[in-house]
Amino acid sequence: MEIADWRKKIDAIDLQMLELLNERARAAHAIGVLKRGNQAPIYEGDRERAIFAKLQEANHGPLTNEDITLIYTQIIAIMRDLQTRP
Ligand SMILES: C=C(O[C@@H]1C=C(C(=O)O)C=C[C@H]1O)C(=O)O
Repeated sequence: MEIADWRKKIDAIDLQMLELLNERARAAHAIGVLKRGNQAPIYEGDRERAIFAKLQEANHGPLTNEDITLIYTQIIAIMRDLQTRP
């Protein structure tokens, strides 16, 4: 494939990822509404550690587990922030 073909593939993947990230954000926001209703803490370290462990176990590259951790650290931080919004 040529560069233009690979870029078309990346553009399509980006749109899929955008949809999935927003779907994840909607789920996290719904959890946030429930937590606020129960005065429960937004941050749940055990849950986050379980997500990282599960992703690292499922990861077969070419991204390294460190790459995945960097990406998900940002994603989860944004999800936590989203949970504080109305
Ligand atoms: C979404 C939640 O809230 C926070 C955000 C998480 C996430 O984005 O996966 C995980 C744990 C919490 O720190 C949750 O508790 O499940």
